[in-house]
Amino acid sequence: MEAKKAAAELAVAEIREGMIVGLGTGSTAYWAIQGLGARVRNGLNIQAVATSEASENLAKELGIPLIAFANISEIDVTIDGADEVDAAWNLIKGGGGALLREKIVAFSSRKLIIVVDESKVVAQLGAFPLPVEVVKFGYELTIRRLRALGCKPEVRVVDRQPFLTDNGNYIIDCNFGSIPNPAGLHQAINGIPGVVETGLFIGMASQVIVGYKDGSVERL
Ligand SMILES: O=C(CO)[C@H](O)[C@H](O)COP(=O)(O)O
Repeated sequence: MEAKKAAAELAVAEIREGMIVGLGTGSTAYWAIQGLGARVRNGLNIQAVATSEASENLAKELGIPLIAFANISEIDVTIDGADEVDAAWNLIKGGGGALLREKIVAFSSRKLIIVVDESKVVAQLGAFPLPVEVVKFGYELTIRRLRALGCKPEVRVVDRQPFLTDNGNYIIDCNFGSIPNPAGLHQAINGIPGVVETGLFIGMASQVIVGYKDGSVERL
C-alpha cells in the first residue's frame, strides 16, 4: 500500500489550478483520487473525468468536480495505474477491467502519468495475461481467433459469473507469455471483429512513477 500511495502522491503534486484531470482506475489510482480530493478540499480548483464508474463514484464522494466529455476537447493530465510497464514504457492495463475507458481518456490526455509499485516494472511485457475487451455477441468465435494468435484465452469470471465491464462487454484474459512485439500484437488483436480494445498501451505514457516498499519513489 505504501508504495502505491507514495507513487500516486508524487503524481498528484503535478496537478495545477484550473486543470482538467483524468482519474484512472484501480488500487493505485485510488490513492491519486484520494490525494486530489484532499487538495480540492484545500481549495484547488480542478475538474475531472473518470475512467470507470468506481472512480467516478469515489470522486463524487470526495467532492471532486466532474465535467462532461461534451464540454471538453482535451484532458490536461491523467493519472492511472498499470499491470506491467516495460523499458519503453509500453503498458499492459485492464487488470481492473477498465481498459477501454482508460484508453479513451489516455488518448485525449496531453500527459499520461503512470503510477505503479516496483512489482509492475518488467523487462518485457507478458507475464501478466493481456486483458482484451470483447462484445458478447459471438464471443466464442472471437476467443477462437484470439487463440489462433498464440495465447491461452480465458473469459474473466468474478463471483462465478462472467465479469462485465462498465460498457457491458466481456474481458478475455489472454496469456501469450512473453510479448516481444507489443505494437504488432495490438494491431493483430484489434483486427479481429468482436474485439473492442486491447490492454496494450503503446507509446502512450508520458511519465512513469514507481513507488517502493520503503515509501521511496522514483521517476523512470
Ligand atoms: O488498468 C487498470 C484497471 O483497468 C489498473 O490501472 C491496473 O489494473 C492496475 O491496478 P492496480 O493499481 O490496482 O494494481
